[in-house]
Amino acid sequence: MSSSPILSIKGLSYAFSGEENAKSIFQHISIDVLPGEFVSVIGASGSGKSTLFKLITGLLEPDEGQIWIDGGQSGKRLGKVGYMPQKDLLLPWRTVVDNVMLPLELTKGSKQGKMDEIREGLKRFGLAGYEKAYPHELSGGMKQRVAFLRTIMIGKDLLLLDEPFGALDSMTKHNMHSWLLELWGDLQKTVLFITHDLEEAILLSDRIYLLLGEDGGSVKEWKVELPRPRNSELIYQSEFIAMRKELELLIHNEK
Ligand SMILES: Nc1ncnc2c1ncn2[C@@H]1O[C@H](COP(=O)(O)OP(=O)(O)OP(=O)(O)O)[C@@H](O)[C@H]1O
Repeated sequence: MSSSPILSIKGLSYAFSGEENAKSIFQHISIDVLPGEFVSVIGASGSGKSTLFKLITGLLEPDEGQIWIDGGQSGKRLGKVGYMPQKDLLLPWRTVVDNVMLPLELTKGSKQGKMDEIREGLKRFGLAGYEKAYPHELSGGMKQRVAFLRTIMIGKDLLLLDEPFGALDSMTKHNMHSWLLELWGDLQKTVLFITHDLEEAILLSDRIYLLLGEDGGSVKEWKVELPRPRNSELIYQSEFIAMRKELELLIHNEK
């Protein structure tokens, strides 16, 4: 793993300007993500998780501080990351293949070459045979896998995933965790992952950033000392349960 970060946030401050007074979301926070890492961002509702993603993608500009992606200039971030929103946002009138193809339609290269790549991706994502299906014919987990594949096909090394499994029932979510943990080693991507789910954050991540919105807009970093490869059964082990408790205490500022 190279030691120079793919994402580097230094001294970031941001406030939404209100009619009467500004609402401070971040005050001088710093976050680094190394190539190939899986890093989660957790925090209470309103702590600024989505705002952080908007700042990283370049939809918002920091009031203070810098954000570098892949060492590029802080002011030039638009189009540099793959972003997957919370809702799958698949177009209902397009088939699975055509939904995945969507971002590739604007890029150069042969259509056949892209189709081969998509077919290969669908196989890896357990979606072979569903090429011509429409979103309403898929389960929630399958829709999220199509949306994830589409995000990956954009070809960016850094992926921002905004609660991709948040709307799934617990059994489907468990299956998605198994699937993602299995796939993870081969993906060779860097992921920044928003979640409310502490178990999910520990299971999937190398490190976790806690956003402490109500506590002056600061962040705390927490390392997940669990070896890989991991599997979703880990959550039943005493070491995992102890970690979860430690993280909860940290969130509630009792540690
Ligand atoms: N455009 C805006 N103008 C003013 N305030 C905003 C705007 N967008 C978000 N906020 C406020 O900023 C704070 C952080 O919002 P944000 O959506 O980033 O939180 P979040 O952690 O993603 O929440 P959730 O988990 O509920 O999605 C909230 O208090 C929200 O009301």
